Amino acid sequence: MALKLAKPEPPMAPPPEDSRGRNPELEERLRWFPPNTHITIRGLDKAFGDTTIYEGFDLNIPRGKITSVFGPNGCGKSTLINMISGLIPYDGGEILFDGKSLSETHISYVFQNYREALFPWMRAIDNIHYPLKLMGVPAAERKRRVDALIESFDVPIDFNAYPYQLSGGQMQTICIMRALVVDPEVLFLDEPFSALDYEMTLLMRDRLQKIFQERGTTMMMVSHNLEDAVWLADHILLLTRKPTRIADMVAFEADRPRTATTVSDPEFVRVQKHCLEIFLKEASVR
Ligand SMILES: Nc1ncnc2c1ncn2[C@@H]1O[C@H](COP(=O)(O)OP(=O)(O)OP(=O)(O)O)[C@@H](O)[C@H]1O
Repeated sequence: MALKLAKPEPPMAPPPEDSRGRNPELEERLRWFPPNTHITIRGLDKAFGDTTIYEGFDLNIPRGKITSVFGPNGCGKSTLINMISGLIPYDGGEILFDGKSLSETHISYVFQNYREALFPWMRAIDNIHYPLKLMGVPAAERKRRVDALIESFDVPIDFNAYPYQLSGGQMQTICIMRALVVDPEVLFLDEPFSALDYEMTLLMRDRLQKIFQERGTTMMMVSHNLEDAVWLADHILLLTRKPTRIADMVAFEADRPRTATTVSDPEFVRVQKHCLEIFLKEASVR
């Protein structure tokens, strides 16, 4: 399909919302993608049985940025990243990575359920080596890459331990390292911190940011926690209730590295408040 790069002139003063609650101006803006777009989603349809989750859904995911996905319970956050990453099929529409298909793109995924994601019979270090082995990377190069990643992460973990000997946070760290060792073009993360305590969450957020700053990997992260969603993100994708549309795409442009105290910066507080207001319009709680 020929993709259009230029954004057309916006229509003359469109109404902010039509009678179906849609926002044509926002939809028009999102339909055309700027030059730094990495993933383009056009006309995506997805239903489970009689329940429509996505219908004609369009989205641009920017390159070399972290996009957090936030929205009401059950709106389709995981479904969205699972469709983009090819874990589940979609009914209609198109998803392209730089104009290429998923099979031509190098992606990685961090699952929420880290306990089932690691091979229990392999030591932590062998779990990290595993995808490189699958790719046929020679042993010396594998060691170089894994050692570099371990040095960069700088976490107090016994990499010779088996998964059952590690804490939940340590296991999730191994999952994230295993996803990163292949140096993916795009990293998907489905609630990567949901089972971690606050201290471990701060550590993992920081390490992900460090790797992001070193490599500029495009990341798309589903989060249930607005603080995490904003703290890590360059953009927060806010979704509506089903059938799911984009409620807003909010930029958070604070300098990196962000620190534990970033959450009290006025800009962080402003963006988080704005996201919360939009979320509350869609959520069943007020
Ligand atoms: N395999 C499936 N079969 C039937 N319905 C499904 C399936 N997977 C998801 N759903 C439904 O689709 C909707 C979206 O699910 P999804 O898990 O993507 O939402 P979510 O926003 O990630 O949810 P949560 O906030 O609970 O994590 C939900 O109503 C869910 O029950």
